[in-house]
Amino acid sequence: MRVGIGYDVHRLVENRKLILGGVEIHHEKGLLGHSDADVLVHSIMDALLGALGKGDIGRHFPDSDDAYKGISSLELLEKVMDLVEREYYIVNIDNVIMAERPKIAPYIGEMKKTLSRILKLEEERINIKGTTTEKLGFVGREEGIASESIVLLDNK
Ligand SMILES: Nc1ccn([C@@H]2O[C@H](COP(=O)(O)O)[C@@H](O)[C@H]2O)c(=O)n1
Ligand SMILES: C[C@@]1(CO)OP(=O)(O)OP(=O)(O)OC[C@H]1O
Repeated sequence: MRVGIGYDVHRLVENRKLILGGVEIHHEKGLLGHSDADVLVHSIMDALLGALGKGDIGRHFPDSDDAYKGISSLELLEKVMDLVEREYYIVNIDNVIMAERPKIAPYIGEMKKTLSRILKLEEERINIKGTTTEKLGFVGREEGIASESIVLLDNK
C-alpha cells in the first residue's frame, strides 16, 4: 500500500472559467494558470504522484512547455493514471476544496462522476468536501482557491 498527499493553490481572476474536478462552475471569476488551472485535479495528481514516489506535476508537466498551455487538467490526470496503473489501483481518495465562494456542494455529484471515469474508481470511493476559511487569509479574501487531496493505492 502507498499513501500520497497533494496541495495546490490558484489565483482567482476575471475573464477565466472556473473549472473544478473537470466541471465548469458558475462564478464571476476563474482560476489563473498555464493549464485550465483545475486546482482540485492538480492536488489529486500530486497526491497520486506522491504515492508513487514520482515527484510532482511541475516535474511531469512543466509550465514552460507550450504543449500544456490551456490544456484540460483531466488530460494530465489521464497521463498520471497511466503511471498509477502500471502497478497499482486506487483504494480511495479524499479531497478538500477551500473556497470562500462559490458553494461547491451543488457540483460535487458531477465532479465525482467525471473523476470516477478517469480514476477508474467507484464514486463511493471518491470524497470531495468544500470549506470556507471563515473569511481568513487569501481564500477568505477570495484571492484564490486551494485544494488538498489524499490518496491510498494498493498493488494490483
Ligand atoms: N466553497 C464552499 C464552502 C463550503 N461549502 C459547504 O458549506 C459547509 C460549511 O462551510 P464552513 O466553511 O462554513 O464550515 C461545508 O461543510 C460545505 O458543505 C461548500 O459547499 N462550498
Ligand atoms: C499544470 C501546469 C502545466 O500546465 O500548469 P498550471 O496550470 O499553471 O498549474 P500549477 O499547479 O501552477 O503547476 C503545474 C503546471 O506545470
